[in-house]
Amino acid sequence: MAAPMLRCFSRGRRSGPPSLSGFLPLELRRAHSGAQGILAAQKARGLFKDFFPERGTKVELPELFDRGSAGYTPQTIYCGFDPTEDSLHVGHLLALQGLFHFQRAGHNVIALVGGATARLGDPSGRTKEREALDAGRVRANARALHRGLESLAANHQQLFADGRAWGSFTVLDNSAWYQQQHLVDFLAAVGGHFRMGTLLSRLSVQTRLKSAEGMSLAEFFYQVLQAYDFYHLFQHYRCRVQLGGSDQLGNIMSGYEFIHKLTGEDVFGITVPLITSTTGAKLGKSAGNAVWLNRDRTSPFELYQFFVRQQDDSVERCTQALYHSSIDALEVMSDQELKELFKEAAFSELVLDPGTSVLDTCRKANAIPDGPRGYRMITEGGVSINHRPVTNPESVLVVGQHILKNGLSLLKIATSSPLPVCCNCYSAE
Ligand SMILES: Nc1ncnc2c1ncn2[C@@H]1O[C@H](COP(=O)(O)OP(=O)(O)OP(=O)(O)O)[C@@H](O)[C@H]1O
Ligand SMILES: N[C@@H](Cc1ccc(O)cc1)C(=O)O
Repeated sequence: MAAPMLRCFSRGRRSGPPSLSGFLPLELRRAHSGAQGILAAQKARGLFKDFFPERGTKVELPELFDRGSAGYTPQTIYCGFDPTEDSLHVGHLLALQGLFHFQRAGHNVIALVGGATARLGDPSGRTKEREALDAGRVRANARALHRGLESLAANHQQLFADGRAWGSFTVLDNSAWYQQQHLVDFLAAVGGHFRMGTLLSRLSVQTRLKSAEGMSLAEFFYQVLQAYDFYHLFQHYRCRVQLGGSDQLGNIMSGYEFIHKLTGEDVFGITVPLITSTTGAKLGKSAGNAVWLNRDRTSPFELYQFFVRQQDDSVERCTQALYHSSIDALEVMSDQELKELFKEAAFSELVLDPGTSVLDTCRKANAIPDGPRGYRMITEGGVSINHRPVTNPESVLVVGQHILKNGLSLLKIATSSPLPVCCNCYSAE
């Protein structure tokens, strides 16, 4: 048998200042609404920030959403994402979590890709106009976002299925209904229902009008398109709730007013808090501080580090594989995934002869000091392989026990420093 070659990665938990404030734990599995009702439960957890209109939040909204109440029927809720880039980012997770909670509570959710709105650019929360994107680029981004949303929904389904009937998860693109719109028809049918005074009063508009750069008509018109989207989804999918970051409240209000005027019916808005950096800047594309969910833009390792760097009281660990006993998670990872997970870590490659001992492996990986001190670290229980302590330095590595099915060995060394150093090794024949 050819000698297995181990590639060993050494890494410690990076310390450093927390870069994010107000982040919420991603504990989807535990977050059942229970007897409290989904709205109250998520408000109490801090996932939901504001409800609009205020008056509907005491009775109407809970009535619609809570399984136990008389008015309950499955509802449709949507949230929009503009494809100004080709990946979702960490800032989108709260809104997505909100959608997933509704889906698990039996409601139908729509993730709307803004293939049309992205061409105009939402001025909300921005001090400058966006760089214009050509149609081809937006289409490519929209396809990528569509895939990202579908794959998050599939993961959610796979990981959190709880035997209850869930609502549907649908991805739509608003370019589907704007492509067929004639400008003059649209302005004639829709434009008359919007009052300039109200549109001008929006914070996003006020801020931009006061800026040196001013505001373009395209940007000014953005809120009309988002309002029309809400109306379109209300008409075609009976969608009565729009979810979004708290910077979206003005656009959501425009939708509410438009629908109410045209149909006399009430719809609702729910916002999630904005995830910000420590400087208070919204974490996202515009601020240039986005942490991407696509692995080719932010590696799983960097994403992991992003969460690890957060203050303990603001975020719970997202990762079981390295520090807990979830060896199963490592065992099913492909070579590619492992490479990505440890992309940033320093590593050394080892060729193991048959009969290589624990001591040899630790020394070759530079995981323990030379001489008796290193030897003692093993005998005193400071070394574990695949989460099992190895106290005999002379014991030989056994495939299936010390080397997992995919060739990986996770070597963990307890050092005198407060943070453990991990050596992750995987082998190829
Ligand atoms: N940092 C964040 N925290 C909470 N919600 C966010 C954050 N970033 C985006 N969102 C929300 O995600 C939804 C989709 O955002 P979208 O991708 O269209 O723009 P964006 O990421 O806000 O872009 P930009 O940073 O360029 O303004 C919106 O409801 C938005 O409020
Ligand atoms: N305006 C939202 C995205 C969006 C687009 C279309 C909608 O109908 C709703 C939301 C944002 O930029 O964050």
